[in-house]
Amino acid sequence: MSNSISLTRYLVEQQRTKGRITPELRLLLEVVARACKRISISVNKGALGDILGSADSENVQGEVQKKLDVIANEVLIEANEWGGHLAAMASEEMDTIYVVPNRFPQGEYLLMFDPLDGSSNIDVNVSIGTIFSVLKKQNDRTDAIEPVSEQDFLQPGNQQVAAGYCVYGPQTTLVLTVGDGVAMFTLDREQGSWMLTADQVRIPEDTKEFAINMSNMRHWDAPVRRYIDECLAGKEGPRGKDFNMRWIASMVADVHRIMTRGGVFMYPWDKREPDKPGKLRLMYEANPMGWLVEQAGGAATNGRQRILDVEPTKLHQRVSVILGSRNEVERVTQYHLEADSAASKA
Ligand SMILES: O=P(O)(O)OC[C@H]1O[C@](O)(COP(=O)(O)O)[C@@H](O)[C@@H]1O
Ligand SMILES: [Mg+2]
Ligand SMILES: [Mg+2]
Repeated sequence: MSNSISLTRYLVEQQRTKGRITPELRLLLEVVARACKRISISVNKGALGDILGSADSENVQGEVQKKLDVIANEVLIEANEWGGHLAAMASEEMDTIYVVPNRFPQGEYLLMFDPLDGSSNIDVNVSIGTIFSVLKKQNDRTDAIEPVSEQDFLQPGNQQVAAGYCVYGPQTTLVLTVGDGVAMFTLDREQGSWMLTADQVRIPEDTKEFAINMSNMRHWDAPVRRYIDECLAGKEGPRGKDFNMRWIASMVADVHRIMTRGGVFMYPWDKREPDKPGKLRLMYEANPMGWLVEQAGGAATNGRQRILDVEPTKLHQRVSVILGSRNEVERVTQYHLEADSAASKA
């Protein structure tokens, strides 16, 4: 793999040679990448910039916003509203959708993002990230002049036309799919460019590493407990091998590790908030990550169903997430299905 392929060249090839993306989508992705570069500059300033600590506000999910949550959201909105080719945007940090004002060029794409993932890690200098997903506004509505609405966003993840994340860690890495496998670009700060550093990324099918917040163990459902108990039993247990555990508390960083060396990541439903299907958000966390993982040969389910096939009903919908190395995800999913079938017979 050549070190001299920039993101621009990669996207031009996806457009012109492979015909995978439209020129508008190419430009949109360049704008998102530019916004990530700006966020990365803010992240790097740390205590030297006014970016640490709380913003003294709450988002629609009732979570306290950090200053960087708000800054990253503004950077993405500002860059993309004039970047064109968008009809509207939606974000973890905004109650409802942001329709691109008429004074800016209009387009047919819908952009969703978690501007800053892993907010609890900002102040402690641990890897954080940005996650994004792009959909196309469906044109089958009878009234073509009807303004874009939240309804337009409620498409399953299998309709995504691009998805990616940027991890702000020891290196700043942009990971992208347009449905042609997964490519990784590392930010070359001296050149100011994103350079292709891995293409056609593959997640190993098997793993000996799991990622879950173990402090929630007492709240889990039986199939998740069963899986983790078996991992913890190690060589002497039914799995016949020892497992390692990692939990960064930034989904972006945990998924990036899995993209790099395999593993399984879980944020399952738990009894703390029984009415919510999980902690993570479907539209701008689970769907983009689910597609990236699938494009790298892994799998992503909510324990019962492929994440990308979940029909959304709400913009900020939550979902239970199990993703990563294919064989492990299939095993956890199987444990859920077995438990459901035993319950239905009881
Ligand atoms: O603190 P917990 O419960 O372990 O949750 C960690 C999870 O929450 C998240 O931080 C949620 O993302 P936000 O920071 O965007 O709210 C995930 O990135 C991470 O996997
Ligand atoms: Mg997040
Ligand atoms: Mg966030």
